[in-house]
Amino acid sequence: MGWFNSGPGLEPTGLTLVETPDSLARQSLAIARRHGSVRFIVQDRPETIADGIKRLRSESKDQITFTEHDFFEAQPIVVDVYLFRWILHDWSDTYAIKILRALIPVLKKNAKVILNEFVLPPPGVASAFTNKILRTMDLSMLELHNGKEREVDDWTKLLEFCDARFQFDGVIRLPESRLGIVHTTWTA
Ligand SMILES: C[S@@+](CC[C@H](N)C(=O)[O-])C[C@H]1O[C@@H](n2cnc3c(N)ncnc32)[C@H](O)[C@@H]1O
Repeated sequence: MGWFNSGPGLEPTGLTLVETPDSLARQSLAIARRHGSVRFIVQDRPETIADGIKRLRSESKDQITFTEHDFFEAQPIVVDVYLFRWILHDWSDTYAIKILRALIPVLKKNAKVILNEFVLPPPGVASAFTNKILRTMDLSMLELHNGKEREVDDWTKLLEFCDARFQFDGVIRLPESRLGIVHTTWTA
């Protein structure tokens, strides 16, 4: 796991860390352990999926499956909730919008789209320490990917521009987590 995605406040919040060396499916594993009835399909690029399949322990195989999918292509799977953790900050608005729009053909009314990402506080609100971490990440995303971290307003505008049928339900941040949870409902 790299310095980007490890450290205090970046664990699956409130849950015991699962000892997968890679962060792929860590969130799914953590939620799966709490909620036995939830089923997960983890999508990623072929090499990451191959690695995930290799690492997944047998006791989790009923709840979690892996499948290759390019998120710029039309989403083929209909589910109740789509969770993007730390995906859109790698991408500029143009590409983030393409990723979200690729879901639209399969979204059922009231489907949830959850974005687990940094949510930049307005300048001067967070502590100097937190601000430094968040702004450094923002600059790093710009340098590395032409991506960016977003403020609440950026998230609402992105969703609005993407498609008016995405209803912005708000952002929460659990006290132990550095990441925010942007809640969205597909209203059509
Ligand atoms: C910043 S990592 C986030 C990984 C994980 N969700 C987490 O929270 O740690 C971005 C992920 O996007 C995947 N990815 C990049 N381009 C992709 C594409 N076109 N289709 C599907 N996944 C892609 C990468 O392989 C990587 O696993």
